[in-house]
Amino acid sequence: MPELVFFSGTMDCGKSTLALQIVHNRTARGLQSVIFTRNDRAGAGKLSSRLGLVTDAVEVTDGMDLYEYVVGVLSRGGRVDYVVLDEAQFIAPEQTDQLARIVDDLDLDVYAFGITTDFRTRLFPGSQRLIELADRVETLQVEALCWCGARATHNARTVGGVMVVEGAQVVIGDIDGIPDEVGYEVLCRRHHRRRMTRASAGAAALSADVLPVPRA
Ligand SMILES: Nc1ncnc2c1ncn2[C@@H]1O[C@H](COP(=O)(O)OP(=O)(O)O)[C@@H](O)[C@H]1O
Ligand SMILES: Cc1cn([C@H]2C[C@H](O)[C@@H](COP(=O)(O)O)O2)c(=O)[nH]c1=O
Repeated sequence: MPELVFFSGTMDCGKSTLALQIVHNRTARGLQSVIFTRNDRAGAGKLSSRLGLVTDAVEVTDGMDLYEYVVGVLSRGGRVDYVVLDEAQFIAPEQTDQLARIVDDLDLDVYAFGITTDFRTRLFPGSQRLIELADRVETLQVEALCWCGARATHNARTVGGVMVVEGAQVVIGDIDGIPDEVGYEVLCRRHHRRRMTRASAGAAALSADVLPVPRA
């Protein structure tokens, strides 16, 4: 049975790499795909991984009907064996419904890759709809780690190295970003709640009064 699968994880856990590996393995067996993406850091119409691999993709735009797009390819005589979507958090909920329709009405597997929550720990609308509709939600095996060594479960946004909890939901950026600009860091929940990034934890360790030690 064809499936809608949502591969999710924090930033930098290898989602795009896995997407490219799935495409590579299936291409080697003669299978053809439609690859969608939206707002990849490498630019419009690209699916890129931090390991340096990149492939061309169809950029999803506002209002685009993903089901109609695939039907269009097929009706022009094109072949589509499965569908891949990266940066799935950025598509609209109704576009997620269109992915489910691709599975159910066109009998194609759809593999979607994305982060579930934003820098405020709130679900992206597209990811929420994927969790609601997917046949399977898979958490990636390669865990990104917080600076403390615990499994990273949340994405923090930094501006000038300082963690922020207000701002637009969508700001394209990378981990280990340029100082003074918007960047991201993956953290465990404990340190996300305490707003402790690697930089601020280092500063706290240097402070004389980190713990409220009672005076004798
Ligand atoms: N220099 C490197 N050597 C080995 N692995 C790397 C290197 N740089 C990045 N990676 C791997 O790539 C992962 C990020 O891959 P990517 O597909 O870009 O992540 P995502 O799409 O989840 O943000 C890292 O978690 C790490 O496992
Ligand atoms: C947490 C968070 C992330 N983003 C952006 C930043 C990146 O451009 C992508 C995630 O890409 P990755 O391949 O998973 O590393 O999402 C955002 O816009 N808003 C956020 O809150």
